[in-house]
Amino acid sequence: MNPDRIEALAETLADRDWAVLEVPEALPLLRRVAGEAQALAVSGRLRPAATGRAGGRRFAGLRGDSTLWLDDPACGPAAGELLSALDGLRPALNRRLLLGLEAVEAHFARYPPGAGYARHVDRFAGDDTRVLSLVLYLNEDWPEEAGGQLRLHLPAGPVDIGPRLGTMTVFLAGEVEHEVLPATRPRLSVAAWFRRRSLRGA
Ligand SMILES: O=C(O)CCC(=O)C(=O)O
Ligand SMILES: [Fe+2]
Repeated sequence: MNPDRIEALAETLADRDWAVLEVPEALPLLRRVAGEAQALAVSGRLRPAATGRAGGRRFAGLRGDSTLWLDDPACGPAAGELLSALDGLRPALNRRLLLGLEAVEAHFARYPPGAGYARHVDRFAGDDTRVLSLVLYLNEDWPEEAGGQLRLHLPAGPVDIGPRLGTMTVFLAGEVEHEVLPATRPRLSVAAWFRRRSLRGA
């Protein structure tokens, strides 16, 4: 992402809890990442996602995606490059927004047709370390009627974001309720979370 873009992102987040931007400069990397994601999906490396961490509990029906962390050894070089690029955003975000972000984690997600993710926030009970959520979409040529929008539930009303390659959405993990609407075709993305050290003193 170029420096102007990072600056624009920080400026938007200084004003409000969410931002949507186009990142055309990242398209070559994102296309390689999309290729790797597709290969991982075909070879069955993505696993049905669980929500929450406590006790490994699963909430069947809340979400229908399958995921794989980008630092998994099965991932390719583009995944590693993307993870480094995301980590490279931390200093600028910390400088501009004083967020104290110490790490980033990211996973591939694939929603099969008909699957979504019910309304939620990205900070789980017992885990206060997720500060910023960032989603990058990996779907080339995504028509609006295919569905699959990310719906942000904002005080002023809902905002829908199509999961198109080159679109990036960032929001405050603990504040912004959101959901993934079902799509008529497979929907690929990378979801990332910038974390700070737990304030619970664990
Ligand atoms: O893919 C998206 O648009 C959002 C995914 C999401 O909300 C999550 O993984 O927590
Ligand atoms: Fe989420």
